[in-house]
Amino acid sequence: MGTAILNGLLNAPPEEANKLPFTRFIACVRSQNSEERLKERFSEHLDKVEVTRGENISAVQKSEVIILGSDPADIETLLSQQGLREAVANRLLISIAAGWTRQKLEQRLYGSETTAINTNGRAWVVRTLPNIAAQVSQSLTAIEASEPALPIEYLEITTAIFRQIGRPVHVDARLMNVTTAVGGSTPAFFAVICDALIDAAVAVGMPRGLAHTMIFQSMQGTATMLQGGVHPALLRDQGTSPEGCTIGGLMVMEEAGVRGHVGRALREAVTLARLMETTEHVNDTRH
Ligand SMILES: NC(=O)C1=CN([C@@H]2O[C@H](COP(=O)(O)OP(=O)(O)OC[C@H]3O[C@@H](n4cnc5c(N)ncnc54)[C@H](OP(=O)(O)O)[C@@H]3O)[C@@H](O)[C@H]2O)C=CC1
Repeated sequence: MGTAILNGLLNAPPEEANKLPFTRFIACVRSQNSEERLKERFSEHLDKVEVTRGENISAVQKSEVIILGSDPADIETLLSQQGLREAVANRLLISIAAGWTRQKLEQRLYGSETTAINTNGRAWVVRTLPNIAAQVSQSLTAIEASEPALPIEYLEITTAIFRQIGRPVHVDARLMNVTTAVGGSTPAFFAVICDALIDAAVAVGMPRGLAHTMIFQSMQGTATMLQGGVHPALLRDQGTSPEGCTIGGLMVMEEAGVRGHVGRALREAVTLARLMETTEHVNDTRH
């Protein structure tokens, strides 16, 4: 995810430049392997990009904006590093870590949440949730709106960063768990639906490569129409003719309760995202 964000920032169009006042980037990693991989990946930008290992504190000291992008399981150790709390003071700390609320991040750093009167000497922490499509600059990224609100210039910088890898949206803190599933889980859901359609196409004689081309283009075209404002029900109605094959297929979907089951899958993902705040092993069978 860090690589996708850095790549987006390095390739930002000139009209975004004034909203992204960065001249240098430091990519912090833990392993030699990642250090070598990133140096190779960004070899054309080494005048702007420094890749460091074991130097988190000095990297933060040299930075004005920090993106916290390690695995959620590593965040606790990372934030506990000696000197980090002091280094991030009065800086913008953007977290992309799933499952880490702003409150939890601040509790880990300072032992308490920020209130409107005690921001001085602390970092401005903002929680964000990109999704996997960041890899192709098509992320849906939720930027949490919580209290106390970020200073406007920090909100603009955060929004501009995520605009480089897709579409940022501002989401109330109470909807972040819902967003984890609605924005974060849905690419996997769409992938399963595509996979099923491809297998079915192969079963009735379509070569697999051609089935890929057709299903992916069909999905992309559908998304473009829906994003253009066509209501899903209207698109469906326009694609069906009396006694036709599409309405026949849709009848099978209704018989199988596809809508109800897809909806339930999304609601289950939201339930689990909510449970994760307090419970381990959320996918164990519940009674
Ligand atoms: N992948 C996704 O689709 C999404 C990811 N996210 C969130 O983004 C974050 C990153 O995910 P992802 O990019 O997939 O994970 P990766 O494991 O690919 O990247 C994590 C990076 O953090 C580095 N790192 C870990 N600990 C340290 C440390 N102590 N000091 C310096 N660097 C460290 C790792 O370095 P090294 O490689 O050397 O170990 C690695 O480069 C997670 O919190 C995840 O929840 C959110 C939404 C979607």
